[in-house]
Amino acid sequence: MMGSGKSTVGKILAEVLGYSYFDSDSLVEQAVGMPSVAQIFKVHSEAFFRDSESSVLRDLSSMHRLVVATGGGAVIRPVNWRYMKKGLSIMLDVPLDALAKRIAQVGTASRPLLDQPSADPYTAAFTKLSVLAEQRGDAYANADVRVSLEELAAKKGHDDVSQLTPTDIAVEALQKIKNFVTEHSMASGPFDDL
Ligand SMILES: Nc1ncnc2c1ncn2[C@@H]1O[C@H](COP(=O)(O)OP(=O)(O)OP(=O)(O)O)[C@@H](O)[C@H]1O
Ligand SMILES: O=C(O)C1=C[C@@H](O)[C@@H](O)[C@H](O)C1
Ligand SMILES: [Mg+2]
Repeated sequence: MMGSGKSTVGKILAEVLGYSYFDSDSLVEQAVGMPSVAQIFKVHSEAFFRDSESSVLRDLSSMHRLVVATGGGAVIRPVNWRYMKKGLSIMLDVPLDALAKRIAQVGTASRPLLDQPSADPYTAAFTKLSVLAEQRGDAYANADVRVSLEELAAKKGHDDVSQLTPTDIAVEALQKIKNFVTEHSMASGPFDDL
């Protein structure tokens, strides 16, 4: 979901694994020749953005040894799962309350689906995120690995997900990826050393 930390955690995962890192939102901006996703939505449309996002994911899906931070809405097009399933997909499951707090803090300008003028950015973000979560719940559940911040906080003996650093989350993701690779008898590559 938007603001869940895909870009932040994805960069850490790539660094630890010695993989390349790509952010599909940035690649769409480059492909379209516009400086922001927000501008692409405004000048073209969401459908135009989604077409370009699919084309970027298709190109990435033939590459090896890379971590991709996708856009939060990539899950909604079934064809994107054909591309994402060429690799291993990870969902960062962050409570909506924490997402809305993060987004209210950094602002919504770069997230066009949330960018409605409001005197109360937290409540506006929470309301819109709730609708998206409801619409996309099944699609997010397609991910191979789910990293739940609530479960991770509980494992660490508390219930405050805001105490979890991107590194804590990356470490948990790596452990879960390693388990997935082992359970599915996949070639484990860099995970052998972790
Ligand atoms: N574990 C964390 N704790 C607190 N803040 C975080 C954490 N991870 C990321 N953030 C912050 O939350 C915001 C959103 O993170 P990020 O841009 O990585 O999310 P994203 O999933 O890539 O979002 P989008 O789908 O919109 O691209 C950023 O300001 C980032 O610094
Ligand atoms: O969740 C979404 O639909 C989006 C998430 C962002 O990463 C961008 O891809 C865009 O703002 C749409
Ligand atoms: Mg991102």
